[in-house]
Amino acid sequence: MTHYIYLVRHGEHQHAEHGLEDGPLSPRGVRQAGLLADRISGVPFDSVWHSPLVRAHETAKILAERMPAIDPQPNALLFDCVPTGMTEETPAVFEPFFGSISDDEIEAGQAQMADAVGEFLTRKQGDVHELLITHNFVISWFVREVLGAEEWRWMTLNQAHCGLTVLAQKKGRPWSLVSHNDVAHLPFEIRTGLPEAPPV
Ligand SMILES: O=C(O)[C@H](O)COP(=O)(O)O
Repeated sequence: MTHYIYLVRHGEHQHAEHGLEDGPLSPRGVRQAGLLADRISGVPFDSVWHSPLVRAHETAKILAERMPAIDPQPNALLFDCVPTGMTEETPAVFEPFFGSISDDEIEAGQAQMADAVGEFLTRKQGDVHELLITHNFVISWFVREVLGAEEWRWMTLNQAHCGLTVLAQKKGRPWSLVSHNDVAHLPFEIRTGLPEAPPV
């Protein structure tokens, strides 16, 4: 009996490169979502949740068009957020990132991530397959949480658009990281969203 959580970052959205915060998917984002659907269409999902933001909602709709058995629902715990602020342990190299982020945003992000972990990283009975369509930092936080890494470690993790990260918990065992940012379903030219292209 295993509880699986599939974490997916939304597809690339239009004008992402111009710094626009939200919006519909780009043609490349639509393609990423379609290929992701092909990749995961054999999984018997019990529930599918998505961030209410447009880019995540559109990704969910594309998945649902190709996977009629799923019925994605919005969940505010999956909104984009900043999970922590600068702490004494955070390496100084990350300090500039926090320059434009208010204390209120950080407080809200901390509360949201605490609630999200409480909601989703809780053992459910039987074999469970849950799909969460969300944002880069949210996925980073879940992975950090499962690995028990220091709080600031979420900042060292990134996921590509429509990359697939899988967590699992077998009954009586701790959560484990099955795979991280798997992009095997995406041709090289549509692997977007990472700060820099991986060396291989
Ligand atoms: O990584 C980021 O800049 C933020 O978490 C936004 O992530 P998103 O592009 O996945 O929405």
